[in-house]
Amino acid sequence: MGSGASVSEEPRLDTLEAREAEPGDTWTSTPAGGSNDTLQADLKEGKAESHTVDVQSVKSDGGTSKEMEEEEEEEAAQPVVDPAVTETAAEGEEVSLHFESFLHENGTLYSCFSHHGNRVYVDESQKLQPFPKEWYNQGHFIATRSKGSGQLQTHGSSQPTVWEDDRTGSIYVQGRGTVMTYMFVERVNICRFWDPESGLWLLLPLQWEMNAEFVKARVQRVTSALPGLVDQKEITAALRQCNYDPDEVISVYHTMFGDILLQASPGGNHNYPDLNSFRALLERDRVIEDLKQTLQTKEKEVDNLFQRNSHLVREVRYLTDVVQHLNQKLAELEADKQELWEKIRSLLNRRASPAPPAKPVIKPAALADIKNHLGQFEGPLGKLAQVEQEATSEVEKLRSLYRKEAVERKSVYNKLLELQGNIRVFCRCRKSSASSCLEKIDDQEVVVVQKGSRKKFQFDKVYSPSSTQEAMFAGTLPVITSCVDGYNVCILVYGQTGSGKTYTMMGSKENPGVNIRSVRELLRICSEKEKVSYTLKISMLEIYNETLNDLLAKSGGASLDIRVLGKSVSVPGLTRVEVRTEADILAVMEMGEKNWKIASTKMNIQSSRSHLVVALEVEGSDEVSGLTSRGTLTLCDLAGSERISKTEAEGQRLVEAAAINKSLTALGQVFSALKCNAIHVPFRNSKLTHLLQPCLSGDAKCCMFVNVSPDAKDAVETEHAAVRLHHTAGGARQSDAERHAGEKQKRQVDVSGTGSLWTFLGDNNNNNNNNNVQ
Ligand SMILES: Nc1ncnc2c1ncn2[C@@H]1O[C@H](COP(=O)(O)OP(=O)(O)OP(=O)(O)O)[C@@H](O)[C@H]1O
Repeated sequence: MGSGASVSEEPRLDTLEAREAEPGDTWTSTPAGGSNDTLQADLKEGKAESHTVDVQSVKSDGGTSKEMEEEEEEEAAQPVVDPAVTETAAEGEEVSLHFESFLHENGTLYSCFSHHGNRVYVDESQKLQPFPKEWYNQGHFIATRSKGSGQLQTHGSSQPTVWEDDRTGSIYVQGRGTVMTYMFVERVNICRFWDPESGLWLLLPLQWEMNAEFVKARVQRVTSALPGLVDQKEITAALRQCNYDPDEVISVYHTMFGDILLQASPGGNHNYPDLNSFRALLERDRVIEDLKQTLQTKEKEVDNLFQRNSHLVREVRYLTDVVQHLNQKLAELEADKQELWEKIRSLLNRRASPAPPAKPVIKPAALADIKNHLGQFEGPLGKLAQVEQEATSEVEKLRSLYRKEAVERKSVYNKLLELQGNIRVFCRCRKSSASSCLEKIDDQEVVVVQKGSRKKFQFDKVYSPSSTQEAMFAGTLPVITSCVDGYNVCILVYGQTGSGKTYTMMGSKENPGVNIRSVRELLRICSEKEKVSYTLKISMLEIYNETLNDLLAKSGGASLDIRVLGKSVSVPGLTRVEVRTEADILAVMEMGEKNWKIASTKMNIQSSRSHLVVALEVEGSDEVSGLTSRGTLTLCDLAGSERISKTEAEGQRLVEAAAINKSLTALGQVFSALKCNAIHVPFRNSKLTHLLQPCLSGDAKCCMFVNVSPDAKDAVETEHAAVRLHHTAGGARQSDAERHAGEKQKRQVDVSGTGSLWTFLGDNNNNNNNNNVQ
C-alpha cells in the first residue's frame, strides 16, 4: 500500500474544478509513454478495479490548516529526497499506485504517480506525461511529517495526502474502483473525492456521496431519529443543504411533517408519495400566496398607471391649450413684427428722401420784436385762463346744484304723492238714461239706493256720470310726472261688464281716455326737459286664464313666462317697440288692440274676459347732471268683475270667470298685505299681481278707477262693489291728517291710501252694512 502524499496539496483545492463528476464519466487522460500505456491498459481492462489506494494517515488528531501550513514550511526546508519508486507489482499481484506532488522551481505544482516503476505527471491539459528526468534537479517532491511519529512520509506513494479523521473515507465506484473521499471545509462542508486521473478533488455525485462514511453515519443518525424518513438519497441531499448537520435535518423534517416521521412506515413502505403531495400542496399554497401578492402589486401598479395616465391626459390637454395660446401669441408677434418692419422701411425711405427746404433765417431784431409782442399778450392770456377756470368751477357748481335740485324736486314731488297715497281709488259712475240707483253726496262720497235702503261709500274721489274724460285724467295727472321722474306708475280700471272701463281707459278718437291722455302728457313732460334725452318703449299683453299672450308679436300671440331677477320682474320674449311720437304710440296700441280682438274671436270669447296690460317704459338720461332714470307707465284694463252666480256661467265661461275671480282676489290679497305691512305680500298668487308687483310695491304709484253702473238693474253689482269699500267709508280708513301725522312708516302711508281697494277686492263676502245712511 502506498503512503499518503503531503497535505500541502490542500492549497490546490482552491483551484479545484467545481465540477461534480458523474457516475458515467470516462477518463480522458492519455498516457504518453509505454508505462502510461500499461496504466491506461490496466484501467481499460478493469484492472484498476483491483487497485487499492492506500490512504496513509499522516494526521490523526485533526490538525488545523494553519498547523499544516507551518509543517509545510518546515518540510520545504528539508533536503529533497529521491522519490524513486521501489515497489513493483507482479502479475496477479495487487497493484499499487503512488501519488505524489512535485513542486517545480518555476512554482508549478504537479500531481504525479508511479506505476510499475514508471513515474508520470499530469500536465496542464490533464494528460499523463512521462516525468522528465531533468526535473529531479528542478524541483522537489512534497511530503509531510507524521505529526505523531515525526517521520517524514515517503514520497514514493503518490497519494493525495489528507489527515485521517472522520472526514476521510473511501467509496467503491463501479467502473472506477475505490476512490478516496474527504469532507473539506470551504465556507461550508463539501464532500469531494480524489480523482487520480486529473489529480484533482472533484465534487461527489449524490449517488456516490450516500456511500461515503462521513455521510453514511449522518444519514444513519437521521434515520434513527426519524424512522419514517427512509429515503437515504433525500436525507443525503438534505444533509448537503444543512451543512451535514444531522440535527438540523431532523429539526427541519420534524417541523415540516410533524410526528408522523417518528414512527417507521408500516411494512417499511415509503410514505414519500403522501409526504411529497403534502409538500407539493404546501408549495402550491406558498406559490398561490406569492401569486396573490404579485397580483395585488400589479393591480396597484395598474391603478397607479391609470392615475398617471389620467394625469398625463390632463397635462396634455393643458399643454395643448398652452401651445395653442403660444401659437396665437406668436402669430400676433409676427404681425407686430411685420408692421414694425413696414414702419422702419417707410422711415428709412423718408430719410432717403431729399432734405426739407431750409428754414427762413429770422433776423435777431425781428425776433426780439416778436418776443415783445408775445410778452404783451402774456397778461391777458393768464387772465383769460383764470376766467376760464372760474367759469368751469362755476359751471361745476351749477351742475352740482342742478343735480341736487333735480333730486330734491323728485324727492319732494314723490313725498307729496306719498302723502296723497301711493295707491289711490276713484269711483266713476257711468252715464245712464235709466233710473239711477246712485246719489252723489260730495266729491268723496256716494250713496247706493237699493230696495229702499241707502248705503254711503267713500273714495279718494267720486266722479259723477257727467264727469268728462279730462276730469278723469286730471286725477291721474300727478303720477305721470312721477313716471318721468323714474317711478313705476300704474293705472287700473275695474268694474262689471258695461260699466265703462274701456270708455275710461281708451275713450274714443275724438274723446280719448286716460291712456292716450297719459301718453300725451308723458311726451309733453319729456319734450319740456331739453337737457334730458328719453327713450320710450311700449309693450302690450293680455292675461287670459292665467296665460300671458304677447299682443305685439309678429308671429301671433305666443304665451310667455314671468321671470324675477332680484327686485325686477320681466317677461322674456315680450315684444317691446321703441316709439318717439304720439302717432307711433297710437299706431302700436291700435295694432295691439286689433290683435287682442282677433285672439279673442279665435278663442270665441269677449275681449273683456281677459286683462289688457299696456306698458310704456321711459328711460331718461340727464346730460347736465349725468343722472339717469327709468320708470314704467302701466295701463291695465281689467276683465269684468261680475260674480259667477250672476252670470250663471258654465263650461269655458266658468273657467274664464274662475280665472278672473282668482286674479282679482289675488289683487285684493296683495293690497291687504300691503295695508297690514305684512312681511310677505302674496304677489305670486296670480299672473296679474306677479306682473304688477313693481307697480304696487316700493315707491310705485297706482291709480285705480272703480267703474260702477247707475242703472237700477245693476244696483246689486254696484252695491256689491261699493259694499266692499265699506271699511273705508265706515272710518277704518285714516284721515288725511292722521296719515300725515303718522308718517312713521312709508308703507303705512302707502296702504292707507289703498284702504278702499283692498277692502273692495279682498273681502268679497263682507256684507256688514253698518254704513247705512240714517
Ligand atoms: N261716462 C260715459 N259717458 C258716455 N258713455 C259711456 C260712459 N261710460 C260708458 N259709456 C258707454 O257705455 C258702453 C259700455 O262701456 P264700455 O265698453 O266702456 O264698458 P266696459 O266696462 O269696458 O265693458 P266691457 O267689460 O264689456 O268691455 C259704451 O258704449 C260706452 O261708450
